[in-house]
Order: sequence, then C-alpha cells, then structure tokens
Amino acid sequence: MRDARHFINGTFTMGGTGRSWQNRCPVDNSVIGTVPEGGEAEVDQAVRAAHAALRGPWGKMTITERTDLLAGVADEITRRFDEFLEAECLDTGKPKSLACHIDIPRGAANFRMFTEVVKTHADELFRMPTPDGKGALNYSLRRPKGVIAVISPWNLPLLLMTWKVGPALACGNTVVVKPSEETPLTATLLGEVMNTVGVPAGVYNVVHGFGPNAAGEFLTRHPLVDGITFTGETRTGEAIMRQAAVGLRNVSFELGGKNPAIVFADADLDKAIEGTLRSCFANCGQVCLGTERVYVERPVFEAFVARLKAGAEALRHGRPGDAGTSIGPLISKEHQAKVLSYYRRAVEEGATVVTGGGVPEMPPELADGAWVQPTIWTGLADDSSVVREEVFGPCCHIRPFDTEEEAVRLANDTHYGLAAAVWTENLSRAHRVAAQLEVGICWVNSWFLRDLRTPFGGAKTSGIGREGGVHSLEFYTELTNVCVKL
Ligand SMILES: NC(=O)c1ccc[n+]([C@@H]2O[C@H](COP(=O)([O-])OP(=O)(O)OC[C@H]3O[C@@H](n4cnc5c(N)ncnc54)[C@H](O)[C@@H]3O)[C@@H](O)[C@H]2O)c1
Ligand SMILES: O=C/C=C/C=C(\O)C(=O)O
Repeated sequence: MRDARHFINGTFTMGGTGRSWQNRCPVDNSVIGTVPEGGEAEVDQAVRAAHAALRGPWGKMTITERTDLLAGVADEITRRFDEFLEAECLDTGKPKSLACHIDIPRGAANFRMFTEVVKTHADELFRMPTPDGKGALNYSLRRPKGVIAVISPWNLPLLLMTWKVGPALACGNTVVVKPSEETPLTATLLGEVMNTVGVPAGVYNVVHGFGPNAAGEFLTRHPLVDGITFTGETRTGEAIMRQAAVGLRNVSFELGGKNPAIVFADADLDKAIEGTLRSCFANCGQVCLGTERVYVERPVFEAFVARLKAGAEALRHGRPGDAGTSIGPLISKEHQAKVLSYYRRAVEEGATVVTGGGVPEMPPELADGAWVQPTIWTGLADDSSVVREEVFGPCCHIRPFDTEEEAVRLANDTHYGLAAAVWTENLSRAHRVAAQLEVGICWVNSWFLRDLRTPFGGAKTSGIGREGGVHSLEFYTELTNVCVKL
C-alpha cells in the first residue's frame, strides 16, 4: 500500500477533515492506497505557511543559494529516479518505457533549466534624455510574485507540476500545489525530496483534494494567493478565472486542444507515420499536444491510412513494467466511459472505423483496467462532434485534402489553438503553413520535441499566456521599473 499525505510547512499530515479516498491503479482497478481529502483548513494552513516562508530564510537567500538548492532538487529526483518512476506508473498505468524517457527526466530538468534561466537572463535598461542634458537611466527589477497556486492534471503529473513549480521557486516564490485527485503520489514524494535537500519549510506545499467546491477551488479563492497557474480542461480554466477575479489574481493557463496534423504528399512518409503514431497514441492519447485530427493530401491518403492502421494495430497493451508494453490504460474507468462514448458517437455520426473502436481483450487479472483500443476513423463530417471536441484518448480522424489553403483552413477550423504538426519536405511550404496556423506550438517533421527555453502555451481557448524560458519569468515575477535621474 502506498498512502499519500498532504505536505504542509515541511510536514506530512493527514489533515483534519477525516475524509479520504482510495487511489486506484487503472491497470487493474486495484487499490494503491489512501489519499486524505483536504478542505478549507488544510488549504488555509498551506497558504499561510507559503506566505510566511516568503519572509523566512527562503526570502533572504541570494540567487546563488536558491538556485543551488533547486539544482539539488533536480539531483535528488535523479537519485530517486526508480521511486518516482514506480509511483508515476502506479498512479497512471503508463508504460515505464515512456515515463523513464519523458515524465521523470523532465521532472528533474524542469528544476535544473530554470536555475539557468534566472541566473542568465538580462534585465532591460533604457537611457532617457532629460531637459538638463544629464539624462536618466531606467532599469527593471524582478521580484517574486508571492504565493503561487499550482493546479495540475493527471496525464503527465510530475512533468506538468514541476514545469510550474521549477520556475516559480527559481524566481523566489513559494507554492501550494493541488495535484489531480487521480495522481497524488509523485507530488507527495517531491515533499520528501524538498526536506532531504533542505528547502525551507513552507516553500513547497501539497494539499490533496478535488476541484469544484473543494481544495482546488478553496486554493484559487484564498486571498493570500498571488497568482494561479493551471493546466487542465478549458472549462475548468473558465471556472478558475472566475475564482481568480476576486482579488484580481493573475492566471497562467495551459488548456485543452483538438490538435491537427497536416501531411503533405511530399512528406517523408516513414517519418510522418512514426511521428503521427506517437502524437495520436503516446500516453494512450492523453497528451494535451496530441493529434486528434489528421489531414492528408489526397495522393497519399490511402497509403497513410493503411500504414497508420498497421502501426496502431501493432501497439501492445500491458502492465507498465512488461517488456512488450507500448500502450497503457486510460487514467480511470470514468475516463474510459467518456472515451468509449465518443467511440460510439463516431459510429452514430457516420464514421468508417478503420481500426479499434472498443475495448481490447485483456487477461482476467487486467480485465477491470481502463483499457481502450487505439482507434482510427475516416469519413466524418467536419462539423461532427468527434471532429470538434477533445476526446483525450488514443484516437484520430483522418480526412483527405487537395490544396494547401484547404489544409490550413481545416486545421484552423476549431476554437482550440494549442499545437499542430506539419509533415512536408518542402522547406518554403513548411514555413508558409506554420505562419498561418493559429496555434501556440507548430512542429515541422516532429512532435513533442521540447526546448524548455521556448514559449509554450495555447492560442484561442487553449490557454492564456506562455511559460518556458524567460516567458516563465513574465508570470512568476513582478517587475519594478527603477528610474534614476543622473
Ligand atoms: N495545454 C496543456 O499544456 C495541457 C497539458 C495537459 C493537459 N491539458 C488538458 O487537461 C485536461 C485533462 O486533465 P484533467 O482532466 O485533470 O483536467 P481538469 O480540468 O479536470 O482538472 C485539472 C485540475 O483542476 C482541478 N480542478 C477542477 N475544477 C476546479 C475548480 N473549480 N477550481 C480549482 N481547481 C479545479 C482538478 O482537481 C485537477 O487538479 C485535458 O483537457 C487536456 O487537454 C492541457
Ligand atoms: O499534456 C500536455 C503536455 C504538456 C507538455 C508540457 O507542458 C511541456 O512539455 O512542458
């Protein structure tokens, strides 16, 4: 059994609500352990601890002392790599082969990289003429924003949580994290790391619980919270924005997507198939950046569909640690029901099911897991709900196109605007199309290739703001302009 605990002011605690829930592993629906449900009192304790820590040793550290500590956090995550891997795979059921390349290394990298950003970024300076001819100098100072509320989802729990905690702490803030109720373990484990490394009490806090009218909402409404960074569904973002309006707290949102891939006839088809198999099916399709709409230029449409089908059918469901496993379950039985409802709706809306569409046959000991088949459709109308709504499962719809203009129009025909992938060997076309796509991230001949210095976020209803590199500093710091008359 692996029970989770809140981590408040450097101490692990069950809190005082007396309420808890059972954390289940989606591989077989077995109980992993108990998670305490935080309420208003736990959130208040955590936020007050974080607020006090701003004025304690943490707030007095030099930038070198602070970044040395955070580099130590990265080292300690790496030293305890196997424990983080085990915990993440228990919570999510994802293949270890995936988590050991993506989730856990990025957990460490998110701390290491932002120590570099805060040490190396340049401040703005403007020289200003004055009537007396002596002039004035303006320069900007960056101060921590204060207490940051971090609300994170379940699909890449450690990666997405540390993507916010890393820069927030590097900038000198303190944090209260409300991890997804589905994935409490790695956030808890990170509390042990903070204590081992010597990060002062109150700098990193975790309160477990649910969203609406529960720990998540209490946290975003707390008057001592100075900024809210959230990754999750667009509708949750709208709710959090309303909560943040009271007291005018700033928000940074990374939200949903219905991401297109465009495959031109001149693409290297081997690369396009390999990349699209990953973008549609990696993490069982539960990646915000993942592809759910594929547009393929007509001359290669049939070949592309046939090859993607073969690739999807070659994926092997299994336990996270089994050697042949290439796809895990969805996060929960509840999410399985949602994804399967889209599988049914696709058929009702007239789709041709190229492959999948249901639940795979699993051995009896795994039969109660949240498994679904990788699924490919063709033939849906552009306005069908399966083409317009985010499913967040291992599925895509493939549609042919005839011209570059048509492909761009179809790709942009959505209220979302997170990511796109363009597959072409024509350099001019790649640049031309990328410039027209209404997205925060456009990959050309690749997918999920991440340089952590680059701006990351979504256009339209896929987000507000950008994080990454110096863009994270924009959110996690307040600027003071100092004007000095010479
Ligand atoms: N753009 C990105 O970078 C990105 C990355 C990963 C996931 N996502 C999106 O996340 C979604 C899947 O994750 P999810 O199901 O965990 O999202 P979710 O919105 O249901 O939950 C995310 C978090 O918000 C909390 N929450 C819910 N209601 C709240 C409220 N009213 N106040 C405060 N907190 C609240 C939840 O408890 C959870 O911790 C998908 O839509 C996916 O596209 C986006
Ligand atoms: O599921 C969404 C994936 C988001 C990835 C990142 O936020 C990242 O790579 O920083």
